[in-house]
Amino acid sequence: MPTTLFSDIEYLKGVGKARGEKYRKLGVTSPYELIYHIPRDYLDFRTHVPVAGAVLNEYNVLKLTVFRKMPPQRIKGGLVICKAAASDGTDDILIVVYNNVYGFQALREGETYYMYGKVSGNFLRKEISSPVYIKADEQVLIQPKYHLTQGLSVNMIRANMQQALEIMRREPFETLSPDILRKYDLAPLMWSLENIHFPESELAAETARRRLAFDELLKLQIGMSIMKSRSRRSTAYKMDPSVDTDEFTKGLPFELTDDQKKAVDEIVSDLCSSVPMNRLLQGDVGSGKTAVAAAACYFASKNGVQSALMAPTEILAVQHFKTLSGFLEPFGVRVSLLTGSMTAKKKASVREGIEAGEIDVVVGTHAIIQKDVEYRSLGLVITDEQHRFGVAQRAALAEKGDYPHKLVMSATPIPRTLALIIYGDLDISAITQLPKGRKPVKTYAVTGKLRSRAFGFVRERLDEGRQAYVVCPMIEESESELFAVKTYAENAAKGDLKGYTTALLHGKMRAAEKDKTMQLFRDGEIQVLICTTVVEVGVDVPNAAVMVIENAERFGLSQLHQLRGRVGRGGFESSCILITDNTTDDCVKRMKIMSSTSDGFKISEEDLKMRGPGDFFGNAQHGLPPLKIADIACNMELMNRAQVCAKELLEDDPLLEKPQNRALKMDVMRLFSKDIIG
Ligand SMILES: Nc1ncnc2c1ncn2[C@@H]1O[C@H](COP(=O)(O)OP(=O)(O)OP(=O)(O)O)[C@@H](O)[C@H]1O
Repeated sequence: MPTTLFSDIEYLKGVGKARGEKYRKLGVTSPYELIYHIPRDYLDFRTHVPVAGAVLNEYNVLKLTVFRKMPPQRIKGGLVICKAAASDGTDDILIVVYNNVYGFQALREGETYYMYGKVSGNFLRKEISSPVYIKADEQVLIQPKYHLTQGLSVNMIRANMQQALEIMRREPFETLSPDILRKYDLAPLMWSLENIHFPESELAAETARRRLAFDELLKLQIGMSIMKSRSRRSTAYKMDPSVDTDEFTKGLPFELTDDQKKAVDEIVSDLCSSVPMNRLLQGDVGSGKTAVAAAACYFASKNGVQSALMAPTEILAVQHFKTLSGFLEPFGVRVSLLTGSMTAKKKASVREGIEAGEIDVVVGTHAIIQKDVEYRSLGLVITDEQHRFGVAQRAALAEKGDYPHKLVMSATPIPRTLALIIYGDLDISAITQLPKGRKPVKTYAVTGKLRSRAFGFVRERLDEGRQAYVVCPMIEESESELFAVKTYAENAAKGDLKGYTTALLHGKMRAAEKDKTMQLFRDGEIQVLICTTVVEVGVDVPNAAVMVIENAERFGLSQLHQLRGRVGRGGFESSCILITDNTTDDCVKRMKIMSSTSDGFKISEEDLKMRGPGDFFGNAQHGLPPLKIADIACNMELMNRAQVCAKELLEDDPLLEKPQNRALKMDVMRLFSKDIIG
């Protein structure tokens, strides 16, 4: 049987079992996937330097003539080393190739090559190890760089790539119509795949990448839209629009902002439709998402339907429970907490209440989606910080109701374009205004030298009756870091914060202990909470008006913004002091951004620019296929075009059933799991 694009990669000539395993490590299981193993960058052999001028211990491009090849040497551990002497007239150099006799054999004495590799040695004796090379008379002097794994070299990949492309050339396919190619100024698919791997020129490589990035974004958009329309085909509990939320909103201790009102209206209108709601409630830190969620729960309960709110941590679940019961119980809405750390007896009694329909709103961690929790009439599911949950958890929760309406709250301000990708299957309600009377948190970045002055400032605020957080990074949650945080807290209690009540809060504490500490802080019994990032998301203590962040360089911009959002939640003038001794450009820039703006969206855009979308997009938690080619931070324009194109395509052919869209549909299905789209 001839090898096809979707045969096992092992069947490509010269691959076999062992190399096949190596390919699998790279996520490549078929010739098709090999073709989509896109170069991460290119090597430009035109940038060669003389051997005499090579930078030692760095990668260099050299133009070398091989003048003597030595026989391969076998050393212990089965390793084979091949060596050859070469020169470019400015100096001699030894070429050393490990475990690649085949690649070495291709080198010819007397022949000149461009070679790229790490140069080491000293001015007397230099060597270049396992270089990538091409003949000096090659027409094209740019070559792809691939993600590699041990035992799989660029040259091997290139040889196998030629074969894979050859298979594709037999039956080349194109996923986009000539009209679309023309309209969006895109190169044909086959040409792009050839030129991304074997570019005719720099421009060709760029043109190819643009086409493939467009494809990837387009497929993502299409997959997402199809998922969205599929979820809309199911039916959810249709609530009664005549139920009024005014009584509830008027009973709140504050007036909702216009954005909050708008969000409540949008949610209520979704709930009154039999199409399941799929909405993201996005708002900057402290913008009042919980009140909006409470209004939704109120509306559901007055319709006789249960709601479940799932938080990522116990601390947050407890807090949401307190807030929601404070808001809702005066109206006869029954709210219960269900978390893993509750006693078995308590859990059982809450579960019974849920089953009997005696509980209207359940707040908890993932315990509320465990198999043994049976809802009587679950109609609304709210998740806080969706991207902290695994997809499986979200799916399990959704299965609890027939087709519950879903609301996702996110406090991570994500630039709109990115939100559309990560949450592309959701409608978005955004709260951009902060409640009236909020003052922006004044942020200062200082070095450790000013620590005692900073604490002088903290003491002044404490003396005025305010409370404070001191955040110490604990990235690894390791014993040694824990020790450091504990020691820090002890020293502070004896030193800078002597005479004030302080307490330590970290992720390794038992849930009950954490809860107790948080409660004491909320009640004002503790003046300073020395904590790790357990307070990062959602903690709401309006009297806390100052925060000190130690080793601020260890946090990303968005995380700093989240942390800082724990203060400035009441009407008090609030401050955040970032302490760092790090003077790298990157850190200085981050500190400057933090001190100059309090706009979460701006900050997350900067974050995206500085760190790339990896953090938002790189992990699989949100359950979307990873982007391999398109770089969203730089490809915003392309992203917008892909969005428009996806919309046009689906308007014309909602499920991509027309013959001209078949190849595209197959491609989308390959990117997403078949059951989502199929
Ligand atoms: N319209 C409003 N006017 C005044 N205060 C409000 C208003 N809405 C909410 N608040 C108060 O603002 C604080 C922050 O609200 P909430 O905890 O809901 O914010 P959030 O959006 O969930 O923030 P985070 O993402 O940081 O958790 C709370 O103390 C809440 O009572």
